[in-house]
Amino acid sequence: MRVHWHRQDLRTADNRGLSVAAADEALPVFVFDPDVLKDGSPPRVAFMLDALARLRARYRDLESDLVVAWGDPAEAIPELVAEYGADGVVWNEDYTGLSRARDERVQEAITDAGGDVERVHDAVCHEPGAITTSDGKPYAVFSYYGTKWLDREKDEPVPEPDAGSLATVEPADEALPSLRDLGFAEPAAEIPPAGTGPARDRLETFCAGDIYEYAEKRDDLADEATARISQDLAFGTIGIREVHERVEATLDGADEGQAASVEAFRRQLAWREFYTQVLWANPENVTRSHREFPNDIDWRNDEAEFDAWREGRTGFPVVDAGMRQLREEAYVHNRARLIVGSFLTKDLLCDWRRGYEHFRATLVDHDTASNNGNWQWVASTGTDAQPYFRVFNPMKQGRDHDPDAEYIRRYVPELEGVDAETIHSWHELDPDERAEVAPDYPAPIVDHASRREEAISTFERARGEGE
Ligand SMILES: Cc1cc2nc3c(=O)[nH]c(=O)nc-3n(C[C@H](O)[C@H](O)[C@H](O)COP(=O)(O)OP(=O)(O)OC[C@H]3O[C@@H](n4cnc5c(N)ncnc54)[C@H](O)[C@@H]3O)c2cc1C
Repeated sequence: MRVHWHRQDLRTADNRGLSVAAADEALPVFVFDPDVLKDGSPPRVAFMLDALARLRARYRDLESDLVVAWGDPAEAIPELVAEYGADGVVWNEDYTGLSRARDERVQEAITDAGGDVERVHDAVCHEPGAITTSDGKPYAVFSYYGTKWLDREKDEPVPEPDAGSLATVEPADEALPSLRDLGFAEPAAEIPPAGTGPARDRLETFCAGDIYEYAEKRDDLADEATARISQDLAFGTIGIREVHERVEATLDGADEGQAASVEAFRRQLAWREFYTQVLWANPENVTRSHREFPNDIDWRNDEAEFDAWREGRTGFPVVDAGMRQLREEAYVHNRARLIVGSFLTKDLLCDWRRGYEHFRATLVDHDTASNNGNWQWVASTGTDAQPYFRVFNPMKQGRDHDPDAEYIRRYVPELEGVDAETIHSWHELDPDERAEVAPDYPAPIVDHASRREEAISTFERARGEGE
């Protein structure tokens, strides 16, 4: 018998580590680790508890159980190995620096106690280090990585183990903990249902329609035309091989335009894996700007401005809509993430780490590599980042991606009933006009044109230009 230690792979189907353990009879285990929980947040812990409940129910259907332990896994896992007389432990790799350091400790504790450890690649189609430059280095630029990722053959999903290959365990009497037991408040946002069933439903809905128009609609803020599976991939409630196989199947009978859309979607899956390998190769990026400038970036970090951004009251309608979507749904449309990220790091010159931390604390789909990679992209500090002199114009972004202001009105009720043209010209109205059309909505807190100039000159100073 071998323990399968579930971490960010809360599913039974298409789970490579679990399949490996099941070849010798798998004992499924989850550990509530205080060190991981201290970095948790209500939306993510709520989603995780729901996923664990469904995972446990699935194991019980299969006449086994999800065994739950508490504490430092370097102690808890060897104890379970001894208690159940297991030969060893299998787990799926996590790629962040902190996880890797923890895993080394756990592995040492298990092998010291005489057990064996097998670590398996599962969370991505192509593990970090598998797609490299011709001299074997990890890619720092997406375009070549993306082309290779798209071209390379993908493994098929692995089947769910059958009941006979899982350890027979009497269902535990103890219920899973509640959010409150773990010290978390109820999330303010509505959290989507977790587990493989809901993840498959979301994927299925997307693959039955929107995927064929993904290329045209993915940047349209009002259209909810994207897959909405980021939390499922972050917690591993669905396997990436299963997702990819389903996506490829949509090519059957697709016309040229539809096939191009499917390819555009596959490219986004490649971005996820690109950022996974960027962080794996540069674990210090989690707190450090990837790009080294000769001088520090002179961030403004104004508290009042940061609060206005966080609370969605900057007076830039599309920025406020994005930040309020985050508050209501623990999720933000990708285009809005780019807009609010650029606004924070360029217009407000707030350190990208503050944005990253706020997203980490509020998103249900927080994934260290994607959150970090994307923040460093918008802040022009990342590997393959937006050039520092290209500063998003939030008014133009609103006009281009929400022309009817439908998305804005959905999340900013103070602007309900205000026509799109007025909303997109909000920065140009005089105070009397603003007071008349939407008295409760604030005036813009900054002048975009001058803040844009300031951001560019701040980055030029950091780059040592004009000294
Ligand atoms: C500042 C910022 C922070 C972000 N933080 C996160 C995060 O913490 N977790 C996260 O999963 N995504 C993050 N993203 C990427 C992206 O916004 C979300 O993955 C996407 O909005 C999720 O919605 P979806 O599942 O409908 O995406 P779809 O458009 O349907 O894409 C499908 C999947 O592809 C992957 N993907 C899509 N875009 C990206 C991207 N730019 N980078 C990496 N992977 C991508 C995701 O796994 C996504 O679920 C961030 C983007 C920005 C600009």
